[in-house]
Amino acid sequence: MMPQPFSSVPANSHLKAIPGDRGLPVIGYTLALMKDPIRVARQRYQRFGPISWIGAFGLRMVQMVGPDANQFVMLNRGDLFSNHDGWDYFIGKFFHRGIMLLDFEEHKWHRKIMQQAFNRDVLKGYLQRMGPHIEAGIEPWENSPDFHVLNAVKQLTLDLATDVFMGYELGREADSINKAFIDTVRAGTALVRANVPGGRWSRGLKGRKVLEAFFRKELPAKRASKDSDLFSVLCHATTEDGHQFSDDDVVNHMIFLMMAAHDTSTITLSTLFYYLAKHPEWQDRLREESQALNKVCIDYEDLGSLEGIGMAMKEALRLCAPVPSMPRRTVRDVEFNGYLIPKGSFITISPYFTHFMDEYWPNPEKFDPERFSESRREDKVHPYAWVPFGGGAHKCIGLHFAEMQVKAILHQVLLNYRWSVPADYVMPVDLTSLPVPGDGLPVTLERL
Ligand code: HEM
Repeated sequence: MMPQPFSSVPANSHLKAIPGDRGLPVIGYTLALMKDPIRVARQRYQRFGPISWIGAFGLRMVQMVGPDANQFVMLNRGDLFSNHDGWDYFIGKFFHRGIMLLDFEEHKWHRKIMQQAFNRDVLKGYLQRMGPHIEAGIEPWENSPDFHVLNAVKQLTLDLATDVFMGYELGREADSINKAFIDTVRAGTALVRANVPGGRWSRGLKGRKVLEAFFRKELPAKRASKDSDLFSVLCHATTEDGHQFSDDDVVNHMIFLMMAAHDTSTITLSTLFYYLAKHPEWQDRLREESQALNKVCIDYEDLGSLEGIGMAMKEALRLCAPVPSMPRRTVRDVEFNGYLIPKGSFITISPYFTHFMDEYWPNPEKFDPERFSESRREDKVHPYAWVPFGGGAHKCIGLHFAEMQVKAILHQVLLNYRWSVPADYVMPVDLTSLPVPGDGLPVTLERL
């Protein structure tokens, strides 16, 4: 396709127009991006450099690539980029008023309250609750030549989230809530973005209704309680000047948080299962480390001792960033690298692609947790080269929670099971929404 300028540039400007092209009529590069975003991004990076535009998902999107772009957009000095106007297009109908979709002062206000649910002492309490649940959750896993990791882990993280976040088990409602979460998450990248019955978009809208009804039903009891779960904390959190979240705020934040916590941890664990199956020497090494702790449920103080799991987790997050790219929209004209990004432009940055850039990562395709060891610290090459949790004002509020949960689960799984895949197996990654194993990741599971 012939490159075209993204916009006109005033004659007296020193800036250039962003190069790029729309791709196929109507769908642009949507299918190619969903199939292999790395390939598309690499081709465009080689052709156009760190900033270009592309037609996809019904939009003309400016793709900003690499650590410098990540830093510029995530730090967002001068409030140039709106999170709301970026994310709203994809997930606003399903996750509206979630904290990630708020901007600037309002976002800061909500984040300050929400932070109370993620401080060190509260996290310690969450971890204590998790241990026995993990034990009970993985106990029924059977020896099997065809154990599907994705489903098992998804169920486990959802069960944990409902306990830690809401203070009880879902019981009979578990299936409908789980389905509602999946439908809302998948709806964001629907090709047909209209309420066509049976379509992905309409299933997402239905899912949102199910979740709203569920949280609203539980809200009065939580307002009345003084429990320590996240739902209660959000109900009672009060700022110095006496402001509290409204009922709507609590419902919106809960729906967003459950989604944010559930899918991202599931993806990270699935990636770890895959690479540890492909690299049994690492699986053995991590198992020995866990055995050396000599306890089933880890405590907060043990997190630092699980150094190998820590490095493997970082490497898994590099190789499969659970949030592969992040959208924003410019709130005024922006200058980047000598290019003009006009006000109102839709832009994306991509942790997924950044993590495979060979300018920053030696052998980027290789699973090599040692690259995060103190002696190598390859992530230090640039402060925004390793960005699975984002950065700046919207940096993941749950990153310590995620670390805790992944370590706590993997530790127990390592103590109880060994798993493997055939030597020639390559896990297909389904990037239709967030990246998940396309085949559910079948492994041979063996109880120790
Ligand atoms: C491995 C697991 C996780 C990954 C990779 C991850 C990734 C991210 C990323 C990239 C963002 C920034 C999005 C943006 O700037 O547009 C984000 C934001 C967020 N994450 Fe996570 N996340 C993970 C786990 C969690 C967990 C466990 C929770 C909750 C317990 C959580 C809650 C949030 C929230 C509330 C935000 C929005 C923060 C804000 O806008 O101020 N995340 N996450």
